[in-house]
Amino acid sequence: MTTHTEVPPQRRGPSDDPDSTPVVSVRGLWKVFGPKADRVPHSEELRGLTRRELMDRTGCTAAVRDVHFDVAPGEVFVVMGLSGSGKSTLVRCLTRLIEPTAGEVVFEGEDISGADAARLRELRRRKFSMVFQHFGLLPHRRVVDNVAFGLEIRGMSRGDRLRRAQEVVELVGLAGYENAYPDQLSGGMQQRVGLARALAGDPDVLFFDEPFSALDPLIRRDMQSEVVRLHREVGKTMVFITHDLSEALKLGDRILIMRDGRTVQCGTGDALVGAPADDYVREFVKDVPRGDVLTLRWIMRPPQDGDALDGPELGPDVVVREATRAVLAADRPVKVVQDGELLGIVGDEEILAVVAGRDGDIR
Ligand SMILES: Nc1ncnc2c1ncn2[C@@H]1O[C@H](COP(=O)(O)OP(=O)(O)OP(=O)(O)O)[C@@H](O)[C@H]1O
Repeated sequence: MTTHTEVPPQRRGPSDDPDSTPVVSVRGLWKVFGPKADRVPHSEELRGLTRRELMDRTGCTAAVRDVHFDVAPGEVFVVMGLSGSGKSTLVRCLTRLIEPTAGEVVFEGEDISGADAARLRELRRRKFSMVFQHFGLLPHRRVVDNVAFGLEIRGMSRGDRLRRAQEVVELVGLAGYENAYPDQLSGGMQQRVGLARALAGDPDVLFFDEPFSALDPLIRRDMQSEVVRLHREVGKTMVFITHDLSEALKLGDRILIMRDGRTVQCGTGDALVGAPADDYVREFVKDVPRGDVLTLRWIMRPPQDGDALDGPELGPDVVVREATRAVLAADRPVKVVQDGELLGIVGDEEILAVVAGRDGDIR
């Protein structure tokens, strides 16, 4: 008899359609600050220097070095790195708030590297939204007018923009505060206004640059949950910058780890934890509770002769912590099944190895 164990609800993930056009596509992106910055990306010799060597030789800092990635529609893509690794510069290059030194940024199929000022203004008004650490609210305007501000700039009528602002104020949990002024709100609530303002114009992609860094830890956790909830509800594509690994793991469908301007690894949270690309990433993820992040996909094994194959079924994306009870309670191995196909099995051994921290790098 096959027992179906209920699979916990999954986050709304990126589009599964491999043919869908990425919302943002970055190719060979460089940003070099300093004299004659242009020559750095085009010189084999200079490209290979360390940050220190480059500074000594040329007086330049390469903040972003040859970065490539695609962000799929509906994906939450996190860029993570320590201070100075180049995250802010990278995200500012995506909207050309900072001019890249070399490489391509393609937005919904359009290479925006060559977009003129009018086109950029249009994109920033209608397609992109940014949420920064400093909320940048207008102190003499009420919450609802702050939220409606971008719509006003677009020329939307007063009635329409207040209606839309009211909708998003409610969406971010600020109903009742429409008429408050920013200084009457806590930091967390002000950041909710920032979120509402970013969502009001129904952008195609939201860019977050360390939006919660200045908030107290508890409020910060609340706001992270809020982003997860909003993403579930509105399914927007998001690019999120953070230096906090737990925030990255909580929010990101995929995470790009930066160090000294370069990509060290780009993958799902469970891939970073299960198969760190190098010692740097390994060190980063070593304190992550593995059972909270690793999925059954990472710990399953192929069935062998003699394994009973009539145990309960779970999906490959269920995290170990959520599967533990079902696996330990079953008297047969749990089958990891996707679309009717048996991918592998998981028994007490595999679960206990993770719980006891004996699993090491998995691949
Ligand atoms: N305008 C600038 N001129 C010269 N160097 C710069 C400039 N902006 C950034 N840098 C340098 O580029 C590197 C990357 O900076 P960036 O602010 O992008 O890093 P970050 O990862 O966002 O760090 P933080 O979290 O501290 O903001 C740093 O070495 C920084 O000193």
